[in-house]
Amino acid sequence: MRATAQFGDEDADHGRGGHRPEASPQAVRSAAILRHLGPRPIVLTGMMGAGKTVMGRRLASHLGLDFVDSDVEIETAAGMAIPDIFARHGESFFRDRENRVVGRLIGGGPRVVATGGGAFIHPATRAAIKSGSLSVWIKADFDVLMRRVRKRSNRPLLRTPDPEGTLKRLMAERYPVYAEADVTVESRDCSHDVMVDALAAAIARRLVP
Ligand SMILES: Nc1ncnc2c1ncn2[C@@H]1O[C@H](COP(=O)(O)OP(=O)(O)OP(=O)(O)O)[C@@H](O)[C@H]1O
Ligand SMILES: O=C(O)C1=C[C@@H](O)[C@@H](O)[C@H](O)C1
Ligand SMILES: [Mg+2]
Repeated sequence: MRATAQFGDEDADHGRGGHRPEASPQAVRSAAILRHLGPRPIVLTGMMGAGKTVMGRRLASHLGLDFVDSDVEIETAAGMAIPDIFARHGESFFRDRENRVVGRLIGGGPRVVATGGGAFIHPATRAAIKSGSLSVWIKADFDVLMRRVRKRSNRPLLRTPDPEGTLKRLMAERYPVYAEADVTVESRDCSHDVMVDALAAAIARRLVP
């Protein structure tokens, strides 16, 4: 899927007396985002549970772009779930695969890319994201994240005797790095529509003069 919204041909009906329905403000905003994004993808970063996957898919659909998730791409390429990759090969193997996969996804033109929570923390992966995309940090506070990640046990880094302490430590280490993203959007528990609108509005503020 590629965005089709184009609003540069306002004169197309001249001489025919046709009336085009007025584009919604969201559609005008999406078209402006796509114009200013150029060939770059939008890359979502942030902690486990921030909503990169769930909101990324919805943001892509809102903008008329394709969506890809680096965690899913890594799992497909490895033929293994992420906890199994960590268990069998270790975290540095995973980070190396993640670096390659994210590099490939960034080169794929305008789209929305959800990354794993540690991708932007890896220096080489972060450099690739910063140079080749518009990066967006979905930021959430501890209570929100803990409530969300508790629901599933598929995050190997939180399989520790003290997941709350581990999440706090990771947040302390990572938040100054996530803050280097081009755009920051706070995630609270809200409707998905509200969150997509907040993401698109923040991206437009950054991109559209
Ligand atoms: N704004 C929101 N309001 C309410 N629930 C949300 C919101 N954003 C995400 N969630 C919920 O939080 C959970 C985690 O979301 P998601 O899997 O997208 O996180 P993630 O950032 O991709 O995490 P990971 O880095 O582990 O892949 C999901 O159950 C999702 O429905
Ligand atoms: O925050 C992290 O380091 C991770 C987040 C997940 O998306 C996966 O990429 C993996 O579980 C590691
Ligand atoms: Mg995810």
